[in-house]
Amino acid sequence: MREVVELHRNSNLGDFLPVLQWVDFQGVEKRMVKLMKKQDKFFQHLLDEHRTRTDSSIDLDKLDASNKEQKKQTLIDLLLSMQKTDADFYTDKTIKGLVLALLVAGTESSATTTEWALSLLHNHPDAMHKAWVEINSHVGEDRLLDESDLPQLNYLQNVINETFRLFPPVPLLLPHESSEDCTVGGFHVPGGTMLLANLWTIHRDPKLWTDATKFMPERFESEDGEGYHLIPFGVGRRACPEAKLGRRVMGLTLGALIQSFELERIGEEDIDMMEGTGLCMPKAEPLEALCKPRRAMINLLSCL
Ligand code: HEM
Repeated sequence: MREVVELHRNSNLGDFLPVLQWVDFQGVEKRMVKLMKKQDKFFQHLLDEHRTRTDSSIDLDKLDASNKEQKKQTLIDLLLSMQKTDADFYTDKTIKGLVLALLVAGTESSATTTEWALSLLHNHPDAMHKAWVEINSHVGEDRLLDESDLPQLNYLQNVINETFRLFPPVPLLLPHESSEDCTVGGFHVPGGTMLLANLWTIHRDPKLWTDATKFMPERFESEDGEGYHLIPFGVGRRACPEAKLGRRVMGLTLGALIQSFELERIGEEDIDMMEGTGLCMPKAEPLEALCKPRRAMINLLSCL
């Protein structure tokens, strides 16, 4: 993932000046091909490992519920079992492609947003405290929060929404293309045009948001408020298919970190909130902070 992110950090000038593609001016294509081969080897190994582990003599469909639970099926297990009945469709190539898409789209987006959220909270200690008080009163200190707690943790959800608003991990969405002539916002768009939606600007538009650049999780408290304009996962047919998973991962990770650790800035200075370049909009400077287990959580954390 680090190499994938690294490769996306710089623009490929050949995308803008096609003449440069003849000579692969920056060597981007060569590096992509090399990385693709490395990834393919890794995913093939993963598939083969699952194949051996699953053991062809065990038909997953015939296992009863408790055995299935014990066997802990992964997505790859499931796709490999479908390969047995529809080998033409569920080829190794297709399965590797699916796993790659989920890894690339699903890990960096949530990890980056968690880092932005923590940075915002470090610069707003009152909000950090409010989120901890909420978790503490709903979950307590005898157990780690889990998925079933998330619907009760409204303030935590508001913090996550406000982070998505100010620092959407996919700020231009993915490139879309008009399949035929159409009109968007009063502009004529010929068929075949690449359309990039500037989500970052929409999320900071003063016409849509009060104090648009200010961190105010409270703005999401009222259901009929400004929240309507929040679209970190895109909209329509090609919107993120795993928005719910993304939100759950964010809630669990951020919530568990706030619940378990006292988090503080290293010095008096605010955390630098400059955006850098990369696959999902990263921080220009990675977050560095002090992190101390909360006294009441030490026993629980040491049992993990
Ligand atoms: C913080 C969490 C996440 C955010 C903010 C996010 C955001 C997005 C956005 C903005 C798009 C493009 C939508 C468009 O262009 O209209 C997208 C596409 C996609 N996302 Fe996510 N995503 C997140 C997590 C995930 C996770 C966890 C997965 C899967 C495990 C995932 C899988 C995908 C896939 C496969 C696409 C491409 C869909 C398509 O082209 O039809 N995302 N995501």
